Amino acid sequence: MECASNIRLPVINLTEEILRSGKDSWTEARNIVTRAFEEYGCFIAVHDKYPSEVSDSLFSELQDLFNLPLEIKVQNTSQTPLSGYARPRPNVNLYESMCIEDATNLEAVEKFANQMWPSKNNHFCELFHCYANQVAELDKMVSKLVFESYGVEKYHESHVGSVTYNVRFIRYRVPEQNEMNVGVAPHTDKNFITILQQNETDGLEVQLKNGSWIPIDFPPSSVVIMAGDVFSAWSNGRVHSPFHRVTMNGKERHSIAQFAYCKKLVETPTELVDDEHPLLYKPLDNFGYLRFLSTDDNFNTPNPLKAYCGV
Ligand SMILES: O=C(O)CCC(=O)C(=O)O
Ligand SMILES: [Fe+2]
Repeated sequence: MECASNIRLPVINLTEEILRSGKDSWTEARNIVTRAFEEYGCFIAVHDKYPSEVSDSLFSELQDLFNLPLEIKVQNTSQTPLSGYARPRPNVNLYESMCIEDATNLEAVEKFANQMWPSKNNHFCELFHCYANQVAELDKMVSKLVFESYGVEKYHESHVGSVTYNVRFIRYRVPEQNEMNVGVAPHTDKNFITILQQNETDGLEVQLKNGSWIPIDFPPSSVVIMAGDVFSAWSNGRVHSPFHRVTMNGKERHSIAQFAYCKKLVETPTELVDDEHPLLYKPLDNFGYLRFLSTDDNFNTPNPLKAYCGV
């Protein structure tokens, strides 16, 4: 379907300065963030978790990372589905990615970096460990805003304790003349919240509830914050987990996606269930859901979340 050009995603200011400027500004952020998740499943966030020069350094490191020989990159392996090195393959031949699991943990970042650069790369370790932790802070703040907005903040601490962050680095090469411009095909994310950062190249698009697609144009100084299927299930279907895709427009694109996954069983708070909102999903195991999706049949089923844990 064509892009609906006149609608743009909300841009929300989540800087400390705004959020700390008074109770009203926090309450307002709570409302607009929750409304954006319900209507679009995502929004663009302006933040001050790291200065914009950090983005330049991140993407310059990624250039070096992706330029490493294939035999080095394939050493990024994992037992977890959707983790580890993903090489270009039929239908996703512009896409290449690598992943650090548990990236807020310095040892995990060092393990990854030591595989890529056996002669050590301290700058990479410091930069990405710090980045992952700053983005984690943003993620926790955003989930807190939503938990409070739904009046279920008493579950937030336990949620935060359950989250683990995977950081995925992605490179999309420019399509050749005879190739399709699909960077990533339409999909929903299979986690709680995803926070995305890109170099100066747009290409991400999101599907609105009416079926039309809109581009998400955002500078490296802001991020896209997106709900995944697990967040939607937790909220008893209030939060929308949007289909999104990447369409290439002639320039190499790099992005960094930080996925918040839940280690503990995710249960819909009883406060979010009533006669008007009957329970939609049984308690769900996020990594169990990933394993469920690792067969083609389950992955391609029209509503995998419902198939996995629908009531
Ligand atoms: O590269 C992007 O902007 C989006 C990547 C994405 O949707 C994903 O990795 O799930
Ligand atoms: Fe995605």
